[in-house]
Amino acid sequence: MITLGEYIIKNQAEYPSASGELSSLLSSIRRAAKVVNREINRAGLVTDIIGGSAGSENIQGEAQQKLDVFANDVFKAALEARGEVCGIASEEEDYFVGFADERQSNAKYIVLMDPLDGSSNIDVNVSVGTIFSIYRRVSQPGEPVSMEDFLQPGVNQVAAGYVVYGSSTMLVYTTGNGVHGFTYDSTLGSFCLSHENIRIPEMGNIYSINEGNYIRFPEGVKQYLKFCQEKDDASNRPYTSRYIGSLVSDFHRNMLKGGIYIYPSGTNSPNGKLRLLYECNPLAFMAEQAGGKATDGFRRIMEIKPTELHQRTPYFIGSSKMVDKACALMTEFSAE
Ligand SMILES: O=P(O)(O)OC[C@H]1O[C@](O)(COP(=O)(O)O)[C@@H](O)[C@@H]1O
Ligand SMILES: [Mg+2]
Ligand SMILES: [Mg+2]
Repeated sequence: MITLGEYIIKNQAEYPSASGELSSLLSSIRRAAKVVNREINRAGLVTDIIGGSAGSENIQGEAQQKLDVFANDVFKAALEARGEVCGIASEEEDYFVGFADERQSNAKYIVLMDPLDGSSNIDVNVSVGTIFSIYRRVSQPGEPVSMEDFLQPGVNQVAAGYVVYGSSTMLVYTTGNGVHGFTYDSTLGSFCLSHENIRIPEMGNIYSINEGNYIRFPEGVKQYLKFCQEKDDASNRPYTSRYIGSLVSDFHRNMLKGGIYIYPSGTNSPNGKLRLLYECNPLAFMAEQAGGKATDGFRRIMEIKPTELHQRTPYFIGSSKMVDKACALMTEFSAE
């Protein structure tokens, strides 16, 4: 059994020019994930850090859960502690945070994160996650971190990943060399390699979408749902509907089994709900590394040039042939 720490070091050896900073950064995330995992396993109890609302709102006007704030603090502290990261941006921080200490200000990486994904599921014992995205800074070491460092297109990512806190806890990541999953073994206190080189099946029979918003969906999405629900034995339809309401968990299942997750625009939300920089780009990088696709219905997500830290985008991600079909219908019915 190889642990995540060992795997990171083994892979670093394959890059003689590697400085070890990215490996050390991934180790910081691994450690923070263990701390957050411990508290999530106690979700349902009410303490200072878990159980219910934190009584505050983030810049997007969403009520923050105590665990949103706790996870944000734990990951931020872990990333600031070591010296590879010069700044972070987070769903729970209004603005980006530049680390001022001299060691950090010379560091070469920035991290964007969704510390706790699926917040509405925390207190009802349904799986939730953490999502992270890593870039090299564009400002010079020693210079103050700027918005430019964070508003990079997804194609510039050097690594991305998520932690899913479910029936088991897994950390899944890519550094552009395939997607690898590690399951947390609490008896060892380590993440152990369980899913090396994950590949998304080109075709699946699962679709994930909140059909409660149906009347506000674009016509292309309505047509795709009709396609998913029509009977056709030859193409294994009707598909099955599965929606957990935690993006990480819905994506993880679809990545392993094949499927498509859609959070479209709506008549009341022209850009949908999900955030480009710390939800959509990191999972898009992983989907593509695993042979899948991610678009906004028309464009490749990772080619979108960001303009705002918390900007939203419609989202279609998963099995390549399913995303192609959905996007074909979006184009066909977009003129309607
Ligand atoms: O309740 P809705 O509108 O279906 O939205 C669910 C989606 O919103 C999210 O909860 C947004 O993420 P956060 O919980 O990090 O804000 C996704 O995880 C999930 O897929
Ligand atoms: Mg989220
Ligand atoms: Mg969140």
